[in-house]
Amino acid sequence: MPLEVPSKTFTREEVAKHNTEDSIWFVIDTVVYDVSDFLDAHPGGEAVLRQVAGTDATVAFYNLHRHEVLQKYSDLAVGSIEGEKQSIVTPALGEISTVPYAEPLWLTPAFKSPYFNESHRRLQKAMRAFTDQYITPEALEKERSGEYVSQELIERMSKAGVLHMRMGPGKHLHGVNLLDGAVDGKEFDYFHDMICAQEQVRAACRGFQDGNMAGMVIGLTCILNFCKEPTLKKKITDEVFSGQKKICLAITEAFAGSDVAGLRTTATKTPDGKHYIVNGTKKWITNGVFSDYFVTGVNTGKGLSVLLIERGEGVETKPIKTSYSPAAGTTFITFDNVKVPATNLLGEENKGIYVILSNFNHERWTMACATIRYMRLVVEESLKWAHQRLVFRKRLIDQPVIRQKLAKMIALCEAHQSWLETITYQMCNMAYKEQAKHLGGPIALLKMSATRAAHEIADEAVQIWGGRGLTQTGMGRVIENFNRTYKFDAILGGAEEVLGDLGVRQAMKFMPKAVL
Ligand code: HEM
Repeated sequence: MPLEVPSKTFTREEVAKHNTEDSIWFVIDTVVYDVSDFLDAHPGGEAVLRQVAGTDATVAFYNLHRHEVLQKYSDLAVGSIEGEKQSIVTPALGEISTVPYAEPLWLTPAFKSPYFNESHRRLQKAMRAFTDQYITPEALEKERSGEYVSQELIERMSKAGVLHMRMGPGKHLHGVNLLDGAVDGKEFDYFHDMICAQEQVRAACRGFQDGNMAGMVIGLTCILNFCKEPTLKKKITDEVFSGQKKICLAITEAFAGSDVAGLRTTATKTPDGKHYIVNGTKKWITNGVFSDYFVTGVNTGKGLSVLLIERGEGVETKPIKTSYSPAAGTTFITFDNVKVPATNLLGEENKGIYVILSNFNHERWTMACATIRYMRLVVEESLKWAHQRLVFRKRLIDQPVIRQKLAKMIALCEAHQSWLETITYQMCNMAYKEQAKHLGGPIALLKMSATRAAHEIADEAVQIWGGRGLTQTGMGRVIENFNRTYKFDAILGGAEEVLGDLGVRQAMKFMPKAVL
């Protein structure tokens, strides 16, 4: 889609006359800009604009700015050059990118896939349009300001069924209108789930991505699968799906990260057996600061248990500053003599490890979906930049060393997406018990390998982008954000080392006894 500009036309000779003290015009991709009143406001200063007054500044502009800048400042355009047409396209909201490798192969024209049907394609389209229109603008704003997700966006996601879809396939989707009927809740499978996760990542704001109800994605599952009180279950799911209340998963402690068996938060039954008294702390809890409910891992003497704790007397939360945006709502929680009804126990007492473990596969798989999609965004940005950026009188892409870096980045990205799709297909075709037995290891290895690949991609991308890859605003924003935050996926939901070990230990269980 071309940029929308006033219908007036000018000749290049007319533009050339506007290189005076008071009148500065230039041309970018056949569009004429009058920046006379913008000189003071230009973040790159006045002098550089004066230097190109009256000329065609297309190359100079794209060497330094993202195309979106022109959309944002479209009121500076006064018309276009007579008889000429814009050649740079502005992708419309929800459109597929035409940059090679910018989309997974299944979305790339000419490529075929055995996994995706029409409902997947409809959902992808609807989810991209929703993300571009509603999620990305807020993500960009909140990532910068560090504020939490707005109630308005939460309610919009609730009405569109986006909150429901993020919990994965299940009965909670039956009868819910999902993005204006893009998919029937009964048809919704793990490929639909993957599409939702991957499309939302395109906002490229890692802190906000977690701040945008990630606590619900990992916390509400425990309520859906393990809450034994039907009224309580209905109350919580209704409140959370409607966006009135927020929930998070509170497992990790300063004392124990991936080693969940070492948790020190205690829950002691009152003599009448009607309540638990909870004491302890939780650290790095995503969304905790603004949550109303905490699905909490506690030590009940003979083992781990999981309790639903409501915010109230004795529960305190405070934000933790990390290297990604405060928008994530990363939290330190203290529980001091918190009285919790015994009916809030999720699963069996002292067998909470099953509740926690059963959650992990979906959480880790979702994280792999996200990391792999973010890697692709970095590939897209880097391919665009390498074609745009001129150094030593050549485009970056004309340097073999840059092409080598891109080759490595593309290969890592494609390999991980293919592996992800293979595992997703197994998830669609295995019963829950089979998944637990056969997929825990492969999902752990996939997440471990994806974040190792992210490490390589972040490293190569920053080298391609130079200083811009280290700058939070402007051209390299996505690269800077990725390089600063990919480690979150390498640690959260199980550190790479723990997951690698788990993957191999699972394989050991299936090793034939005979010496081979
Ligand atoms: C309609 C025309 C233009 C607009 C609306 C505009 C706007 C901006 C904005 C918003 C930035 C901040 C960085 C970013 O967000 O990308 C910027 C930076 C800059 N601009 Fe422009 N600009 C225009 C034309 C130009 C031209 C023609 C030149 C040079 C010939 C130029 C040179 C610069 C420089 C040197 C910077 C600083 C870049 C950096 O920090 O890496 N600008 N401009």
